[in-house]
Amino acid sequence: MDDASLFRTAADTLAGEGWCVLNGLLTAAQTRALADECAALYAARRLAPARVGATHMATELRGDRTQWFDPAAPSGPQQAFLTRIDALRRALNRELMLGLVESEAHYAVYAPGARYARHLDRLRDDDARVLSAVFYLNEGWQEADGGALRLYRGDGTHRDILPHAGTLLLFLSARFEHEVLPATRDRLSIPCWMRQRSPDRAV
Ligand SMILES: O=C(O)CCC(=O)C(=O)O
Ligand SMILES: [Fe+2]
Repeated sequence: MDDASLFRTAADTLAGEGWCVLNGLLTAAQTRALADECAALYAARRLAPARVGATHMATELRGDRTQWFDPAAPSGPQQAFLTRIDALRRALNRELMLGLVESEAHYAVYAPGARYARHLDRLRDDDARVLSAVFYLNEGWQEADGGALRLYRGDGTHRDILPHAGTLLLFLSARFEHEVLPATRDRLSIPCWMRQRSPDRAV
């Protein structure tokens, strides 16, 4: 599918459902380069325990380790990711008038057994995050490995999305509570947020 149709399909599904899964944002080689870099940083202990709120560390609630992408100095694999996310952001702005001005992204690794309890991605007192986008990096993931992202829908049902390499999950940050279920193997991903201009922040 060419980019225009890929992005239009995503926009249509987002407009209707508020969430969608998009495959084909990056090539398999680009995805593998991100997975290799994330795994190498993790092995070198360069990822730090994630925090909930500004200072509070809460491994019970959230057991991943993360490293933010530096927009001023992205690595080659990160640059490829950010270029494609930016193309998607612009397309969604055109199709849905979302007014998304920037993206922020980090690597995340959940070791076996780690989870992220049910939550909303909107930070308290900050409505800048409009769209959550999670890109997954795990080759050969099986259902028995666990680690699904459980997305809670307004009607009381939920959907489980497995973290297969190359899958991008998109959902409206303010609308969908979600959680990361524990896995039996390391689970690598790039959570990313597309932001609107926020009155409280200089963008
Ligand atoms: O890795 C995932 O599937 C989602 C992570 C998440 O919910 C978050 O970082 O806010
Ligand atoms: Fe989240």
